[in-house]
Amino acid sequence: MPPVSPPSSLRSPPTSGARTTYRLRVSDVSKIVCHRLQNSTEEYLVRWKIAGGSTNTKSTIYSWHCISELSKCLHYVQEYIEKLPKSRPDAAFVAIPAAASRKRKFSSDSQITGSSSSSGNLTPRDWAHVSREPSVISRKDRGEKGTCPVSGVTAEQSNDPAVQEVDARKLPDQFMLKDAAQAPVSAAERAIQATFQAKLRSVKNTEWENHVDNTAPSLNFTFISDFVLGEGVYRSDADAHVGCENPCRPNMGQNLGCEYPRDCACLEYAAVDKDLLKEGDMARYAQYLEDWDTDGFLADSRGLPKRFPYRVSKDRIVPSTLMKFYLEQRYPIYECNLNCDCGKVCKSRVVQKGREVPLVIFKTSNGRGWGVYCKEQLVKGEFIDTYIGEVLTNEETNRREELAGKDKASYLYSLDKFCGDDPNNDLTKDNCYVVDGQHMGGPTRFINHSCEPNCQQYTVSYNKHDLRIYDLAFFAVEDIPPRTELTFDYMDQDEAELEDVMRKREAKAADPAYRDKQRCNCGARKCRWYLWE
Ligand SMILES: C[S@@+](CC[C@H](N)C(=O)[O-])C[C@H]1O[C@@H](n2cnc3c(N)ncnc32)[C@H](O)[C@@H]1O
Repeated sequence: MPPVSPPSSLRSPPTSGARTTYRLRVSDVSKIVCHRLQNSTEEYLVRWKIAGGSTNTKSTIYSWHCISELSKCLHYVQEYIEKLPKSRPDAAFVAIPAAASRKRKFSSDSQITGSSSSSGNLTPRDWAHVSREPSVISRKDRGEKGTCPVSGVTAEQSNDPAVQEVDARKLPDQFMLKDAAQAPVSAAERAIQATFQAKLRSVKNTEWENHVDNTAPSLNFTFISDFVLGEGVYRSDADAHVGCENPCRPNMGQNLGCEYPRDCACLEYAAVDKDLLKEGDMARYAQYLEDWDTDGFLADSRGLPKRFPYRVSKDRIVPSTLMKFYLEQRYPIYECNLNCDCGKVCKSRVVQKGREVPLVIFKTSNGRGWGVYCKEQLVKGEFIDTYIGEVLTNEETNRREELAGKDKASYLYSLDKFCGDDPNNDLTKDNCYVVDGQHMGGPTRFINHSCEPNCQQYTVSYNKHDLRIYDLAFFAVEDIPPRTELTFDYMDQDEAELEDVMRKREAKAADPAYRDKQRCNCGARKCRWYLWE
């Protein structure tokens, strides 16, 4: 094999000891297809991305890499490990220190271009020329002939005699799979855990722990602090929100701010407090009830007494809690906004101030993946956090759902609270926006379902004119002791009688339509057996 001199645009091969400075670029990696233990080092077989397509061809490039070289693409390693048989010899749990510190939606080719970079990133061509044992695929060490699966530029161009050409479509081969069955993945698991821990550092008041196995939550996930709007999704500017006008002023209502006055412009659709109606309100109230029949939550309640949403202690030592009416009726809550005159201390500003309670993302022990608990006691009606993620159009949501397949976990939450309420607006369950927390979100995207949940989601709006985007806020619906898993009902159903649930379960068991549906493992007495119906 004639030696090939690297083109001048490529860096010269590093001398020994320099390899850890090289890291593969995410954009160059297609997937990890195998792993092995080589000289006591875990190595992972990378399939390089093919320019212009993803089909694996005869001459796709592959190379072996140790974990430090893969530090930018650990999510590929994580995906690979997740698919390994759970009965592997090294799959036993080795205690990892706890980290410091309605459908499937919930309702409401071989020519790889690229040159060496100056940043320590390696391109496929670099690898072919660098051609160092053991990172370049080689079977020479095992004395097997013709099995070196580096292809494309490698076999002819590499000056490493260990490098030979094989048909890349047949990788990983049986020898590799045999080696992989025996090789540990612990170095990768440690690196994945450390990377997730580093990601979590940006999230206030949040930890994670795993006393079940050696996994970490997906690295293919970004923590965000507000909705990220997808293509075709629009939201009105905060500056344009209708604020309260007369008679609001800062520090009104016993120095606690807004009292949900009758005439406030921002409270046009707020819930009416029937108990406070006066004689002179009756004609107006009759009109409101008439409007309610057609407009639902968008019935105009201006001029009528309102139901204030939160109970706030004067000293604010006890947390604000949602009033019984809202807890039970699920009426939309209107919080004051940037343009309201009531000031920062207004007591109708709770959800907008964000989470205050400490959450822990933990691995469940009964196959429900990750869950969430709060380290502290939560009281009934206490705000926990909002559900955030990418806000998508229905078309994009459908596309993602089809791609995911029915067995995949769902992180979709429909913003459908106001569907059908506005006769001038054709907002329906088929065209409302959907929040997808799969790739971006906050800790609440790890909250699991229960048929007897201890939390519920409530609609919180700052802008009465925006029926499409509002906050999905979770509140405790009972007192929740510290370290108790937080759950909500993905189907958002009202509590049913046990006999009724049991009767329906029998019917579902006999119904072939339920055969493919995702089973619920919440363990509640009134479990409905399926996550989505
Ligand atoms: C929003 S995610 C919750 C977080 C998820 N456990 C994780 O590890 O990322 C929803 C997914 O969690 C799983 N899940 C949640 N609650 C469950 C339950 N009660 N029984 C079985 N699986 C559940 C299902 O895979 C579901 O699609």
